[in-house]
Amino acid sequence: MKPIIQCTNVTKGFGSKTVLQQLNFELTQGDTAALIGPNGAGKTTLFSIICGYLRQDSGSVSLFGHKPGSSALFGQVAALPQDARFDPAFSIGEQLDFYGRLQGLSSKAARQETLRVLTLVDLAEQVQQKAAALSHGMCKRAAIAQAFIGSPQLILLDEPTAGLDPVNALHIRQLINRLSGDVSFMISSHNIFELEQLCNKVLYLEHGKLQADTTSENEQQLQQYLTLQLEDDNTEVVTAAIGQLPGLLSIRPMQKKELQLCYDPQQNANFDLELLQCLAANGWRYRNLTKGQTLEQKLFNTA
Ligand SMILES: Nc1ncnc2c1ncn2[C@@H]1O[C@H](COP(=O)(O)OP(=O)(O)OP(=O)(O)O)[C@@H](O)[C@H]1O
Repeated sequence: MKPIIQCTNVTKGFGSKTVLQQLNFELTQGDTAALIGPNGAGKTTLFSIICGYLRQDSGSVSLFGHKPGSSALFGQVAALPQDARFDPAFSIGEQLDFYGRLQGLSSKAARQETLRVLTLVDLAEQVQQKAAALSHGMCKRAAIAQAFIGSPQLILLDEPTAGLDPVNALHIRQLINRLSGDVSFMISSHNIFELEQLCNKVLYLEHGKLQADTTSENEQQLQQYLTLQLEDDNTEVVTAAIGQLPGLLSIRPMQKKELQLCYDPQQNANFDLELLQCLAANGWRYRNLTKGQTLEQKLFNTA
Protein backbone atom coordinates (compact mmCIF):
# COMPACT_ATOMS: atom_id res chain seq x y z
CA MET A 1 0.00 0.00 0.00
CA LYS A 2 1.24 3.51 -0.82
CA PRO A 3 2.63 5.43 2.15
CA ILE A 4 0.74 8.55 3.18
CA ILE A 5 3.46 9.83 5.48
CA GLN A 6 7.06 8.79 5.05
CA CYS A 7 9.68 10.09 7.48
CA THR A 8 13.28 9.09 6.90
CA ASN A 9 16.09 9.94 9.32
CA VAL A 10 14.32 13.12 10.46
CA THR A 11 16.38 15.20 12.87
CA LYS A 12 15.49 18.58 14.35
CA GLY A 13 17.10 20.75 16.97
CA PHE A 14 16.58 24.17 18.51
CA GLY A 15 19.93 25.83 19.16
CA SER A 16 22.22 23.25 20.69
CA LYS A 17 19.32 21.05 21.79
CA THR A 18 18.41 18.08 19.57
CA VAL A 19 14.67 17.55 19.83
CA LEU A 20 14.08 14.84 17.20
CA GLN A 21 16.77 12.28 16.38
CA GLN A 22 16.82 10.18 13.24
CA LEU A 23 13.09 9.37 13.16
CA ASN A 24 11.96 6.72 10.71
CA PHE A 25 8.34 5.71 10.25
CA GLU A 26 5.65 5.27 7.66
CA LEU A 27 1.87 5.59 7.71
CA THR A 28 -0.26 3.98 5.05
CA GLN A 29 -3.81 4.69 3.93
CA GLY A 30 -6.43 3.98 6.57
CA ASP A 31 -3.93 4.01 9.45
CA THR A 32 -4.99 5.76 12.60
CA ALA A 33 -1.73 6.40 14.34
CA ALA A 34 -1.14 7.50 17.91
CA LEU A 35 1.74 9.79 18.74
CA ILE A 36 2.55 9.36 22.39
CA GLY A 37 5.32 10.58 24.64
CA PRO A 38 6.01 12.51 27.82
CA ASN A 39 5.95 16.32 27.93
CA GLY A 40 8.74 17.75 25.85
CA ALA A 41 9.32 14.52 23.91
CA GLY A 42 9.00 16.36 20.59
CA LYS A 43 5.43 15.49 19.52
CA THR A 44 4.37 19.03 18.59
CA THR A 45 7.69 19.58 16.84
CA LEU A 46 7.10 16.46 14.74
CA PHE A 47 3.52 17.57 13.99
CA SER A 48 4.78 20.99 12.97
CA ILE A 49 7.29 19.44 10.56
CA ILE A 50 4.65 17.17 9.04
CA CYS A 51 2.30 20.15 8.64
CA GLY A 52 5.05 22.19 7.01
CA TYR A 53 5.12 24.84 9.78
CA LEU A 54 8.72 23.89 10.67
CA ARG A 55 11.48 22.36 8.60
CA GLN A 56 13.64 19.46 9.74
CA ASP A 57 17.40 20.00 9.91
CA SER A 58 18.12 16.77 8.08
CA GLY A 59 16.31 13.73 6.73
CA SER A 60 13.22 13.77 4.57
CA VAL A 61 9.46 13.95 5.08
CA SER A 62 6.92 13.29 2.39
CA LEU A 63 3.12 13.36 2.45
CA PHE A 64 1.43 11.63 -0.47
CA GLY A 65 4.82 11.90 -2.19
CA HIS A 66 5.07 15.70 -1.68
CA LYS A 67 7.03 17.93 0.67
CA PRO A 68 5.03 19.18 3.68
CA GLY A 69 3.44 22.55 2.97
CA SER A 70 3.46 21.94 -0.79
CA SER A 71 0.49 23.36 -2.71
CA ALA A 72 -0.24 19.86 -4.07
CA LEU A 73 -1.35 18.90 -0.55
CA PHE A 74 -3.88 21.71 -0.29
CA GLY A 75 -7.23 20.21 0.74
CA GLN A 76 -5.69 16.75 1.20
CA VAL A 77 -4.13 17.33 4.60
CA ALA A 78 -5.80 19.08 7.54
CA ALA A 79 -4.46 19.79 10.98
CA LEU A 80 -5.69 20.77 14.42
CA PRO A 81 -2.78 22.51 16.15
CA GLN A 82 -2.46 22.09 19.91
CA ASP A 83 -3.38 25.68 20.70
CA ALA A 84 -5.80 26.43 17.87
CA ARG A 85 -7.50 29.79 18.46
CA PHE A 86 -10.30 31.67 16.76
CA ASP A 87 -10.15 35.37 15.91
CA PRO A 88 -12.34 37.14 18.50
CA ALA A 89 -13.57 39.65 15.91
CA PHE A 90 -15.41 37.17 13.68
CA SER A 91 -18.07 34.53 14.24
CA ILE A 92 -17.12 30.85 14.20
CA GLY A 93 -19.18 30.45 11.02
CA GLU A 94 -17.39 33.29 9.22
CA GLN A 95 -14.03 31.79 10.09
CA LEU A 96 -14.94 28.28 8.96
CA ASP A 97 -16.46 29.76 5.77
CA PHE A 98 -13.10 31.38 5.16
CA TYR A 99 -11.33 28.00 5.29
CA GLY A 100 -13.91 26.59 2.87
CA ARG A 101 -13.36 29.56 0.52
CA LEU A 102 -9.61 28.93 0.70
CA GLN A 103 -10.33 25.46 -0.62
CA GLY A 104 -12.06 26.96 -3.62
CA LEU A 105 -15.69 26.73 -2.48
CA SER A 106 -18.23 29.45 -3.40
CA SER A 107 -19.67 31.48 -0.48
CA LYS A 108 -22.84 29.40 -0.53
CA ALA A 109 -21.00 26.07 -0.70
CA ALA A 110 -18.58 27.21 2.01
CA ARG A 111 -21.50 28.00 4.34
CA GLN A 112 -23.06 24.59 3.64
CA GLU A 113 -19.71 22.99 4.43
CA THR A 114 -19.42 25.05 7.63
CA LEU A 115 -22.83 23.85 8.74
CA ARG A 116 -21.97 20.24 7.84
CA VAL A 117 -18.78 20.20 9.94
CA LEU A 118 -20.36 22.12 12.83
CA THR A 119 -23.18 19.57 12.85
CA LEU A 120 -20.56 16.80 13.16
CA VAL A 121 -19.47 18.35 16.47
CA ASP A 122 -22.98 19.44 17.59
CA LEU A 123 -22.34 23.15 17.16
CA ALA A 124 -24.51 24.07 14.19
CA GLU A 125 -26.60 26.37 16.40
CA GLN A 126 -23.49 28.33 17.39
CA VAL A 127 -22.57 29.26 13.81
CA GLN A 128 -23.21 32.99 14.46
CA GLN A 129 -21.39 33.09 17.80
CA LYS A 130 -17.98 34.57 18.38
CA ALA A 131 -15.37 32.53 20.21
CA ALA A 132 -15.76 34.60 23.41
CA ALA A 133 -19.36 33.40 23.72
CA LEU A 134 -18.33 29.74 23.59
CA SER A 135 -16.94 27.57 26.37
CA HIS A 136 -13.42 26.16 26.11
CA GLY A 137 -14.83 22.77 25.10
CA MET A 138 -17.04 24.33 22.41
CA CYS A 139 -14.06 26.23 20.96
CA LYS A 140 -12.10 22.99 20.89
CA ARG A 141 -14.94 21.23 19.06
CA ALA A 142 -15.21 24.10 16.58
CA ALA A 143 -11.45 23.84 15.95
CA ILE A 144 -11.85 20.10 15.34
CA ALA A 145 -14.70 20.88 12.92
CA GLN A 146 -12.31 23.10 10.99
CA ALA A 147 -10.02 20.11 10.39
CA PHE A 148 -12.92 18.26 8.75
CA ILE A 149 -13.65 20.94 6.12
CA GLY A 150 -13.51 19.65 2.55
CA SER A 151 -12.45 16.06 2.14
CA PRO A 152 -8.96 15.75 3.62
CA GLN A 153 -7.39 12.31 3.32
CA LEU A 154 -5.07 12.85 6.26
CA ILE A 155 -6.02 14.67 9.46
CA LEU A 156 -3.44 15.52 12.11
CA LEU A 157 -4.92 16.17 15.53
CA ASP A 158 -2.69 17.48 18.32
CA GLU A 159 -4.41 16.76 21.66
CA PRO A 160 -7.95 16.72 20.19
CA THR A 161 -9.79 16.02 23.42
CA ALA A 162 -7.63 17.93 25.91
CA GLY A 163 -9.93 20.12 27.99
CA LEU A 164 -13.12 18.36 26.92
CA ASP A 165 -15.45 16.78 29.47
CA PRO A 166 -15.88 12.98 29.23
CA VAL A 167 -19.11 13.16 27.18
CA ASN A 168 -17.68 15.58 24.62
CA ALA A 169 -14.42 13.62 24.48
CA LEU A 170 -16.40 10.46 23.78
CA HIS A 171 -18.33 12.25 21.05
CA ILE A 172 -15.08 13.30 19.35
CA ARG A 173 -13.67 9.78 19.65
CA GLN A 174 -16.82 8.38 18.04
CA LEU A 175 -16.51 10.90 15.24
CA ILE A 176 -12.89 9.97 14.56
CA ASN A 177 -13.79 6.30 14.73
CA ARG A 178 -16.59 6.78 12.22
CA LEU A 179 -14.36 8.58 9.75
CA SER A 180 -11.23 6.44 10.14
CA GLY A 181 -10.72 4.03 7.30
CA ASP A 182 -11.76 6.62 4.70
CA VAL A 183 -9.51 9.19 6.34
CA SER A 184 -6.11 8.53 7.92
CA PHE A 185 -5.44 10.14 11.27
CA MET A 186 -2.37 10.93 13.29
CA ILE A 187 -3.38 11.81 16.82
CA SER A 188 -1.24 13.06 19.63
CA SER A 189 -2.66 12.69 23.11
CA HIS A 190 -1.73 12.00 26.70
CA ASN A 191 -4.89 9.94 27.06
CA ILE A 192 -3.69 6.40 26.49
CA PHE A 193 -7.16 4.94 26.96
CA GLU A 194 -8.44 7.13 24.14
CA LEU A 195 -5.61 6.21 21.79
CA GLU A 196 -5.97 2.54 22.53
CA GLN A 197 -9.56 2.66 21.36
CA LEU A 198 -8.86 4.66 18.24
CA CYS A 199 -5.47 3.74 16.86
CA ASN A 200 -4.03 0.76 15.05
CA LYS A 201 -0.48 2.05 15.16
CA VAL A 202 1.56 3.56 17.98
CA LEU A 203 4.51 5.91 17.64
CA TYR A 204 6.11 6.34 21.04
CA LEU A 205 8.49 9.28 21.22
CA GLU A 206 10.91 9.59 24.10
CA HIS A 207 13.85 12.00 24.29
CA GLY A 208 13.32 12.72 20.59
CA LYS A 209 13.66 9.07 19.54
CA LEU A 210 10.98 6.72 18.36
CA GLN A 211 10.73 3.59 20.45
CA ALA A 212 9.67 0.27 18.93
CA ASP A 213 6.22 0.18 17.36
CA THR A 214 4.21 -1.62 20.00
CA THR A 215 1.81 -3.06 17.44
CA SER A 216 4.48 -5.54 16.28
CA GLU A 217 2.62 -8.76 15.48
CA ASN A 218 5.65 -11.04 15.80
CA GLU A 219 5.94 -10.15 19.44
CA GLN A 220 2.27 -10.91 19.99
CA GLN A 221 2.58 -14.37 18.45
CA LEU A 222 5.40 -15.30 20.83
CA GLN A 223 3.56 -14.10 23.92
CA GLN A 224 -0.09 -13.80 24.81
CA TYR A 225 -1.46 -11.70 27.60
CA LEU A 226 -4.54 -12.19 29.75
CA THR A 227 -5.97 -9.91 32.39
CA LEU A 228 -7.91 -11.72 35.07
CA GLN A 229 -10.23 -9.85 37.43
CA LEU A 230 -11.23 -11.90 40.43
CA GLU A 231 -14.46 -11.57 42.35
CA ASP A 232 -12.79 -12.13 45.72
CA ASP A 233 -9.61 -10.90 47.35
CA ASN A 234 -7.71 -14.18 46.89
CA THR A 235 -4.96 -13.27 44.44
CA GLU A 236 -2.25 -15.03 46.47
CA VAL A 237 -3.77 -18.54 46.38
CA VAL A 238 -4.90 -18.06 42.78
CA THR A 239 -1.39 -16.96 41.79
CA ALA A 240 0.11 -20.07 43.40
CA ALA A 241 -2.27 -22.38 41.53
CA ILE A 242 -1.96 -20.63 38.15
CA GLY A 243 1.81 -20.74 38.58
CA GLN A 244 1.61 -24.52 38.00
CA LEU A 245 -0.03 -24.22 34.55
CA PRO A 246 2.22 -25.18 31.62
CA GLY A 247 3.18 -22.32 29.30
CA LEU A 248 2.98 -19.55 31.92
CA LEU A 249 5.78 -16.99 31.43
CA SER A 250 4.86 -14.46 34.10
CA ILE A 251 2.10 -13.52 36.48
CA ARG A 252 1.83 -10.10 38.02
CA PRO A 253 -0.67 -8.48 40.37
CA MET A 254 -1.98 -5.27 38.79
CA GLN A 255 -4.63 -3.78 41.03
CA LYS A 256 -6.42 -5.34 43.95
CA LYS A 257 -8.11 -8.54 42.70
CA GLU A 258 -6.49 -8.23 39.26
CA LEU A 259 -3.71 -10.32 37.74
CA GLN A 260 -1.92 -9.99 34.44
CA LEU A 261 -0.72 -13.25 32.94
CA CYS A 262 1.69 -13.76 30.10
CA TYR A 263 2.01 -17.18 28.43
CA ASP A 264 3.61 -18.82 25.45
CA PRO A 265 0.86 -20.14 23.13
CA GLN A 266 3.35 -22.43 21.40
CA GLN A 267 3.99 -24.22 24.67
CA ASN A 268 0.32 -24.36 25.62
CA ALA A 269 -2.33 -23.37 23.07
CA ASN A 270 -5.11 -24.14 25.61
CA PHE A 271 -3.72 -21.99 28.38
CA ASP A 272 -6.86 -19.84 28.71
CA LEU A 273 -9.10 -22.91 28.86
CA GLU A 274 -6.89 -24.56 31.48
CA LEU A 275 -6.90 -21.34 33.47
CA LEU A 276 -10.71 -21.32 33.57
CA GLN A 277 -10.75 -25.02 34.51
CA CYS A 278 -8.31 -24.31 37.35
CA LEU A 279 -10.55 -21.50 38.66
CA ALA A 280 -13.67 -23.67 38.40
CA ALA A 281 -12.01 -26.70 40.07
CA ASN A 282 -11.10 -24.55 43.08
CA GLY A 283 -14.44 -22.73 43.23
CA TRP A 284 -12.78 -19.35 42.65
CA ARG A 285 -15.08 -16.79 41.06
CA TYR A 286 -13.86 -14.31 38.47
CA ARG A 287 -15.48 -11.16 37.13
CA ASN A 288 -13.67 -10.77 33.83
CA LEU A 289 -10.98 -12.41 31.70
CA THR A 290 -9.69 -10.34 28.80
CA LYS A 291 -7.20 -11.23 26.13
CA GLY A 292 -4.35 -8.99 25.10
CA GLN A 293 -2.40 -6.26 26.74
CA THR A 294 -3.57 -2.72 27.26
CA LEU A 295 -1.62 -0.01 25.49
CA GLU A 296 -0.48 1.26 28.87
CA GLN A 297 0.89 -2.19 29.74
CA LYS A 298 2.68 -2.42 26.38
CA LEU A 299 4.19 1.04 26.55
CA PHE A 300 5.34 0.98 30.10
CA ASN A 301 6.37 -2.65 30.06
CA THR A 302 4.34 -3.57 33.07
CA ALA A 303 3.98 -7.16 31.91
N1 LIG B 1 10.53 27.12 19.00
C1 LIG B 1 11.27 26.48 19.90
N2 LIG B 1 12.44 26.99 20.34
C2 LIG B 1 13.21 26.35 21.24
N3 LIG B 1 12.88 25.15 21.79
C3 LIG B 1 11.73 24.60 21.42
C4 LIG B 1 10.85 25.23 20.45
N4 LIG B 1 9.77 24.43 20.26
C5 LIG B 1 9.94 23.36 21.08
N5 LIG B 1 11.10 23.46 21.76
C6 LIG B 1 11.65 22.47 22.71
O1 LIG B 1 11.62 21.21 22.07
C7 LIG B 1 11.27 20.17 23.01
C8 LIG B 1 10.09 19.41 22.46
O2 LIG B 1 8.95 20.25 22.49
P1 LIG B 1 7.54 19.79 21.91
O3 LIG B 1 6.59 20.91 22.14
O4 LIG B 1 7.71 19.28 20.54
O5 LIG B 1 7.22 18.56 22.89
P2 LIG B 1 5.82 17.80 23.13
O6 LIG B 1 6.14 16.34 23.11
O7 LIG B 1 4.81 18.29 22.15
O8 LIG B 1 5.45 18.26 24.60
P3 LIG B 1 3.98 18.42 25.29
O9 LIG B 1 3.48 17.01 25.51
O10 LIG B 1 4.32 19.09 26.58
O11 LIG B 1 3.10 19.23 24.40
C9 LIG B 1 11.00 20.86 24.33
O12 LIG B 1 12.16 20.76 25.12
C10 LIG B 1 10.75 22.32 23.94
O13 LIG B 1 11.17 23.19 24.96
